[in-house]
Amino acid sequence: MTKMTVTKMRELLKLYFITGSVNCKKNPDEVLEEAIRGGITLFQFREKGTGSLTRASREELAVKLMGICRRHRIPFIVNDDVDLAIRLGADGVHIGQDDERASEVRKKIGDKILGVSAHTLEEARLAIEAGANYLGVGPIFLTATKDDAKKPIGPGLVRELREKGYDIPIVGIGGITSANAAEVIAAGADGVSVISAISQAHEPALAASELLVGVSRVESKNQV
Ligand SMILES: Cc1ncc(COP(=O)(O)OP(=O)(O)O)c(N)n1
Ligand SMILES: Cc1nc(C(=O)O)sc1CCOP(=O)(O)O
Ligand SMILES: [Mg+2]
Repeated sequence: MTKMTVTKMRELLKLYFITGSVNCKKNPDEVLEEAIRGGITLFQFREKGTGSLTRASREELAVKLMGICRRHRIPFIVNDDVDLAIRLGADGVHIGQDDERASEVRKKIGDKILGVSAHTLEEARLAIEAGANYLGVGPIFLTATKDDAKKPIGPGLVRELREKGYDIPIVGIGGITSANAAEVIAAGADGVSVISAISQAHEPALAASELLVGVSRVESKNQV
C-alpha cells in the first residue's frame, strides 16, 4: 500500500466496522458482505473474547474476510496481531495502550495504516509522535462488547483534541449507534467505529446505511 494521505484516511474512517466471529448473530462473512452493501468504508478483523477462534481457524477466518474486503476494495485492518497483519499482507493494524508499542509497530509495518487507541490527551500526543495514521478515541458511550472497556468519556476528548489543534484523523468508538453517531461527528471526529450496531443487527446492511445517514448529516454541516 502506498503511504496513506490524511484526506484519504479521513474518508476511510467515516464508517469503520469491526468484528470477529463472537460478535456476530450469523456467519461473519455474511455479516461483512451485508455491512459492505450498507456502505462501510473500513473494516477491522478483531477475533477476541470468550469463545473466539484461535490458531489456524482464526487465521482461516481472517483470510476469508480479507478476501471479501479485497473484492469490494475495502481496506482490511488487523486488531492487535501485528505479525498476522504482515503475514496476510493486510492494509494496516490497530493497537491499544496495552499492545505492542506504537513506535515499534510503525517500524515493523512500514507504510501500512497504523491506528492507535487513545483515552487521554497525552496518549493522543504520544501516538501521533509514534507515527499513528489515526486515533481511536473511546469508549464514547457505554459498551457491552469489550470486557475490559474503560468508563465512557463522552465526546469531550474528541472536542478537546480539535480545540487544541490536533488535526490527526479521529474515529470515535464505544456504544455508538445511529441515534448518537451525529454527536460524535459534531465533536470533530471524522467517523464512527462500531461493532454491535452492525454485527448484532437483524439487517446489517440497513444498520450500516442508517449509521451513515447520521454521520453524513453532521459532516456536511462541519464543512460549511
Ligand atoms: C478503531 C478502534 N479503536 C479502539 C480500539 C480498541 O483497541 P484496544 O484498546 O487495544 O482494545 P482491543 O480492541 O484490542 O480489545 C479498536 N480495536 N479499534
Ligand atoms: C473494541 C472497543 N474499543 C473500545 C475503546 O474504548 O477503545 S470500545 C470497544 C467496543 C466497541 O463495540 P460496540 O460498538 O459494540 O460498543
Ligand atoms: Mg488491542
